[in-house]
Amino acid sequence: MDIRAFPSQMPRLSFLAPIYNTSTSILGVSALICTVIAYTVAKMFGFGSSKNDFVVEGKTVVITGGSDGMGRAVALELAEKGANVIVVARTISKLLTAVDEMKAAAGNKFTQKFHHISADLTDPAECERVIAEATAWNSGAAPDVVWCCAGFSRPGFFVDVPIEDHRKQMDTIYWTAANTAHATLRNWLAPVPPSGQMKTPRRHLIFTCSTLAFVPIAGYSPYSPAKAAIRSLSDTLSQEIEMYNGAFTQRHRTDAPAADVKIHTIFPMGILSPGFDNEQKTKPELTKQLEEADKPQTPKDVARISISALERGEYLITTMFVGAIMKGTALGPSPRNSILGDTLLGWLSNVVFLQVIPDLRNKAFNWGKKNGLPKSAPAS
Ligand SMILES: NC(=O)C1=CN([C@@H]2O[C@H](COP(=O)(O)OP(=O)(O)OC[C@H]3O[C@@H](n4cnc5c(N)ncnc54)[C@H](OP(=O)(O)O)[C@@H]3O)[C@@H](O)[C@H]2O)C=CC1
Ligand SMILES: CCCCCCCCCCCCCCCC(=O)[C@@H](N)CO
Repeated sequence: MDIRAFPSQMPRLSFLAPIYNTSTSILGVSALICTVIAYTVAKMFGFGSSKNDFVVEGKTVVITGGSDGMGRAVALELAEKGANVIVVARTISKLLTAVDEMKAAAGNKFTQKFHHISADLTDPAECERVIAEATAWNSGAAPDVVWCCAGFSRPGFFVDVPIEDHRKQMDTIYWTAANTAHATLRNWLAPVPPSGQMKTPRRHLIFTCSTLAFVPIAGYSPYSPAKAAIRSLSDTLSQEIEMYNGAFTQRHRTDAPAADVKIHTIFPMGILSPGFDNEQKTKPELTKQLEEADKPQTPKDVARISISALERGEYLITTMFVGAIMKGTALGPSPRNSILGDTLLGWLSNVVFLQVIPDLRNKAFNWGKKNGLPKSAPAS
């Protein structure tokens, strides 16, 4: 079509007026939003990927916090997929129930085996014992997958929570994960001479974080910093592990680890677990209001969505769209799952958060204006 004829045709194209009246920036943002939504949904349902990066059939998996909530749901899903599973937590009665449930869920009842180890993972020596016992139980072979799910949240306002309880949350959240990772990686990365190398499949170390590592919510100061520390540990390890994976490629010539290793971290939103019921009891009303956008998921859904993302080979994993937006605004220098998807997500999130950041602060301000100091406020 001759482009000069176009203006004269405009009246006849008047049905397009609403589109022409829309500014290019609105059109651009809409196109971006549509692309990101389509991309995220497609990825969530597994389109565009064929190879499974997380095969667990016949493998041995250690799950900390495997007796309840998300950890238990992960244990059951992996048992169904054919893994041998060791659940670790403190309370033996709950561990025994989880083992019984895994036996019932097992994909192949004759070949799979299940075990439990009771340990308080805030103690690094206990984590060393867990990995040693798991290896002995697995006929001397180190576990193939270690998934850290242990932990719970005790919300409260910073000044109301005694300082020793802040430290305890760091122990329960950060140190259970860091101790487990330390014991695991010391085992996995031990040098093996070329003569001792066998065909060992890739190993996976998985942390369970929270989208609160990305976005602050008032009332979570005992918890969010510990989760943010896990995210930082995960990012640092994902880089450091490349040195060992590089050395592994030379295993026929020189000492190297027995297998290459991949690090992953899951960032759930709320999970309808016993831990969640517990935290609701002490959670400030303001915190509940600020996290209204969160629609908690069942442990089973969180487990399934996380496992699918691991199968696609993702690194930082969110379990629903709002979680992905929260990640997008805070992605910073973390490794991407996909250059295009994560870049578009980052742009979209940063536009969305221009409004979210002042909104959260205004809600907190208006809460104080209306209700005054919280009843739990300490006397000076
Ligand atoms: N619930 C939620 O809304 C969210 C939770 N998360 C995170 O997901 C993970 C699972 O949470 P959730 O499903 O609520 O879990 P639950 O609180 O329901 O269960 C926690 C598990 O961790 C174990 N555990 C706790 N402390 C220790 C310890 N010191 N040593 C060993 N085991 C321990 C518990 O067993 P025992 O007490 O017998 O030791 C239990 O098996 C946690 O890391 C949590 O921070 C992330 C986002 C949201
Ligand atoms: C369109 C995008 C808008 C984004 C708005 C941001 C809203 C914040 C939602 C906070 C969600 C917190 C979930 C994690 C909970 C958790 O880890 C605890 N329950 C601990 O157990």
